[in-house]
Amino acid sequence: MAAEPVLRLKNIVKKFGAFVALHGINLDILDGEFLTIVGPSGSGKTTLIRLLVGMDSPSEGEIWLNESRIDKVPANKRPTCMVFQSLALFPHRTVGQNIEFPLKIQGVGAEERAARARELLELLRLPPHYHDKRIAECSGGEKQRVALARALAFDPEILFFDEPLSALDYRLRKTLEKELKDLHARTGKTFVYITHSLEEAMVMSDRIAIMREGKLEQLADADGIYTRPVSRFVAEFMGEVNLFDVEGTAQGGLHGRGVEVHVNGQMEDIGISLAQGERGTLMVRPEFVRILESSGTSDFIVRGILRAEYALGSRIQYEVEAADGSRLSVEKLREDRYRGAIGDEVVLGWDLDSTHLIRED
Ligand SMILES: Nc1ncnc2c1ncn2[C@@H]1O[C@H](COP(=O)(O)OP(=O)(O)OP(=O)(O)O)[C@@H](O)[C@H]1O
Repeated sequence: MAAEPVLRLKNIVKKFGAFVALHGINLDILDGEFLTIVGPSGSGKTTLIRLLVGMDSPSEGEIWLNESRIDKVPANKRPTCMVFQSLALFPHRTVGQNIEFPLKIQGVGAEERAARARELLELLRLPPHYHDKRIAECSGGEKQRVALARALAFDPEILFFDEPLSALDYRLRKTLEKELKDLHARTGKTFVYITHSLEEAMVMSDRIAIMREGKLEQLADADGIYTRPVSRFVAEFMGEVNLFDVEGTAQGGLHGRGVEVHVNGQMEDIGISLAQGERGTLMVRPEFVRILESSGTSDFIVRGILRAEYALGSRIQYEVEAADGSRLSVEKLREDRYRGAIGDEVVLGWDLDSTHLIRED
């Protein structure tokens, strides 16, 4: 059965004086999902999440939590909880005291608080003796886990995260991304997470909402956003990509400068066709592009010169200059690396089913 919406945003507008930071956001957040809101700096992520947790109120529109309208309800009266980048833990108190704090203010007795703290330590995979360790003696990753345990102690209906991992080093961030995803699965709670990082979003989320200039540009699962972006903006935001301006031909095919199209007919079946004269953008991700023998064939072909090679660890990225001067990016696994040299004339090819057509107004 499809999950029900738990939080509904209806036409949310936020203005700061004459400046419109959010332009009518409509969004249903589903019960139990891990939803990540991503977007470049200034796109409105923080503004949006502040409205969701009650730190600010919208200029127009409504926010509904289940059957109650909450956009005028202050943060401390909402059954939701925010986990910030800046943790806000009490550094001179113990881990246990920090986790139990929300329970204490709710008037929960000492014994029950201690039992709950033990459960939460276990849930966050922290050893039981950490209960008596002072926050100041914990590592960055441990503090992050304590902050999560404390947020869960509130037993909130929804947990909001504002870039909680951005201050941590790369390896710890990678570990905590997986832990958060796992924690989400084990608690079954609704997680709403904001980040700049596309990678973080891809690893953890059930759905990703992409923000651009105060609007919601696309909402889909990671695969949908990556392989079927609705705009050049989303395509480029979600990593390396090759884009070509194309136009529909009279024969029902496509024409674009520098790209040879060797398919017709079937393009319509998978939505890659334009009316005569209609313009679009053809997209292919670098990992789907092959470097062909000069006689090789493919649905789409671009000829160019290999200009650069970059080692990315398990993969190698190649930069190819096409005849019209544009640059293409190709990625290969290390074991499939191209054996030629910089300066080689190369033929690039890819198939119809790795191609996506972006139609923008
Ligand atoms: N209190 C405020 N007064 C005036 N303008 C504001 C205020 N808060 C945010 N803005 C503006 O609203 C826009 C969105 O800001 P917001 O902080 O939501 O972006 P963001 O996507 O969270 O960016 P970042 O990733 O850098 O945190 C920006 O142009 C910002 O300058």
